[in-house]
Amino acid sequence: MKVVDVKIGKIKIPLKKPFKTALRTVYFAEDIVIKLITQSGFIGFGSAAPTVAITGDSCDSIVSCLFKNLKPKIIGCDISNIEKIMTSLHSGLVHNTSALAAVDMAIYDLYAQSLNLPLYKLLGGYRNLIFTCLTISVNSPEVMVADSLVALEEGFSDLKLKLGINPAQDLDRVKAVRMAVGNKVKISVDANQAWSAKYAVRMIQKFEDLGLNIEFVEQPVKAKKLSDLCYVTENVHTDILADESVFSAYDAFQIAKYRAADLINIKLAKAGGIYNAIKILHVAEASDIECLVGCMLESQIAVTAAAHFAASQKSIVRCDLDPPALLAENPVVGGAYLDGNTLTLPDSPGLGIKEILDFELIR
Ligand SMILES: C[C@H](N)C(=O)N[C@H](CCC(=O)O)C(=O)O
Ligand SMILES: [Mg+2]
Repeated sequence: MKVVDVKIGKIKIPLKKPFKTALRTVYFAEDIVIKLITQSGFIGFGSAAPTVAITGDSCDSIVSCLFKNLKPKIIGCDISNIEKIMTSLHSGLVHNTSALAAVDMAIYDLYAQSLNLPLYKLLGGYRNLIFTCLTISVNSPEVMVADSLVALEEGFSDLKLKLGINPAQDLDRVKAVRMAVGNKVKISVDANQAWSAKYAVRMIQKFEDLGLNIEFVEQPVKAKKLSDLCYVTENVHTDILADESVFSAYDAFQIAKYRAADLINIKLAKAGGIYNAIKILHVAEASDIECLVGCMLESQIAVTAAAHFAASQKSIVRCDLDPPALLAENPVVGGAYLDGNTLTLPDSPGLGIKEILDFELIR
């Protein structure tokens, strides 16, 4: 199976509510979408989210990388040789992980289609569904309580509270949500790098002293400050999850070497796709570090690819793949299907994506 054409386009999807983290506020999801077309008419889908605050990748940089660096390497390549394609894609290119992820998932889509298998079966096949938490945007305690109660009505039992804007309010936010949802609901928090190391330790110790029962605290301190992450992990009982600190297998190795975190959040957009996500997972497994599979605020294409990867692996038992619950519309036909907190993968070959509506072609 050979790739003969690459189409690059854009989709823009409205949200149910603005998505607010300590790093950014977003009013719609915008994705760069690619379609890899083979000589026999198969289509492999991929998408990249411009999350400048995390990956450094903007729409313009993703499009430029796709046209100038990746498209020339994909045209004519033989899909059956994944190792050769990935070696070629990753050589002579650093960063640009979002564009790489889009191409990587489209190639895996075609590879699984060529073998007539759903992707999760090709990658390991452990299960065909996964459970996701729901992210609650950072707002006043009152708004976060209201959003959390809606989430429970929708069938979620695991909430990730975004914190870190006006950190002085963070304790009240967590206390208010815990009071409102009761003790059976799982709560984790994500400060998206907003706290200093000492502030993080004080805050997490308060969570512990008050019995707020927090599953884990995600990326409390700056991504690059590994010593700060170590300080927090060493000085609290609650598990610490590294997100923005881990893009690569090498980053995972550093976390393991210094025991800088208890858990790692693997995102295809940070790793550059499934090929590298598998390597991160293996480093983590060898180091007894559990992984969660997360995502950016992005379309059903990337979420479906991440869900195939997560479902295929026995060791991945936590997921944050909630965009289907955050987007007001879904222009992606097929792919993972969300019901309550459960994402189920289709049994059709590849990613199981049929079509993208409102695909605005970029030339
Ligand atoms: C969308 C997902 N639930 C999430 O919260 N991801 C964020 C980053 C998302 C973004 O800014 O697009 C995270 O885990 O930090
Ligand atoms: Mg995070």
